[in-house]
Amino acid sequence: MYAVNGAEDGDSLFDEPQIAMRTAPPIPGLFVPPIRLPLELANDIVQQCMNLYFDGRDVNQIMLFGRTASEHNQNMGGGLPTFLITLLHWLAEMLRGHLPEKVHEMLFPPKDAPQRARQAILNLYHPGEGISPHVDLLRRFDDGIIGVSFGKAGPLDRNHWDLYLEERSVLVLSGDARYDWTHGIDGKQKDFVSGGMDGQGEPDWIDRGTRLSITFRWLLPGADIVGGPDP
Ligand SMILES: O=C(O)CCC(=O)C(=O)O
Ligand SMILES: [Fe+2]
Repeated sequence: MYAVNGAEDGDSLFDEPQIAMRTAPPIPGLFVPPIRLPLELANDIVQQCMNLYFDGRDVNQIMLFGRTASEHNQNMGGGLPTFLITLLHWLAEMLRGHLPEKVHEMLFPPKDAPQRARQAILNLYHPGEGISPHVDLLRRFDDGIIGVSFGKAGPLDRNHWDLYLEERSVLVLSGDARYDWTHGIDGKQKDFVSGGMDGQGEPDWIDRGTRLSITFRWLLPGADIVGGPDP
């Protein structure tokens, strides 16, 4: 996945492939905590998404909506399918301690917070597919975005940072990372990724597989009408 902050996004002088990092670049408000969805939970979510929305259909994006109050209520994300509510609860729990309290609270509001509309987008990418650099719609979505990667990942690259999105990893965009940087995924068949899980050692080429991502966003008031004009 990648992010560009105003600067020219030119090719390298020497035509060397950009190396995607395995750790988050120093962009304020971008968090890529060292947590991974448990394999069983991830497999279950992927299977349900494929069965319910993608298999046998020529579709690569699904939007779902839920009403969300607090992680402390049973109905967090009410209206979303159960497996996404389970995922939200897991995220609320696991992200605590990896995010500043304020950011965690923005994503998972306290008990007495007013209800809000939460959108989940499921994106399916086949090898070679990506998403052009963009800022998530300013008039539709509020601050605080969570992305979960299922399957081998494309790099997120920004000013130009390249971040390799590991399988079952979680990413949070807030503040500068949400508003001042674009992000995207190059449509490639394989990624050149810094070596080893710790990023030490020689970089390696890693083939893309099919990747599902699930992103959660807050809809701004009045933005729950899909198909309206974009900003
Ligand atoms: O698939 C992803 O991880 C990112 C998708 C994205 O940037 C978007 O839907 O706005
Ligand atoms: Fe996006």
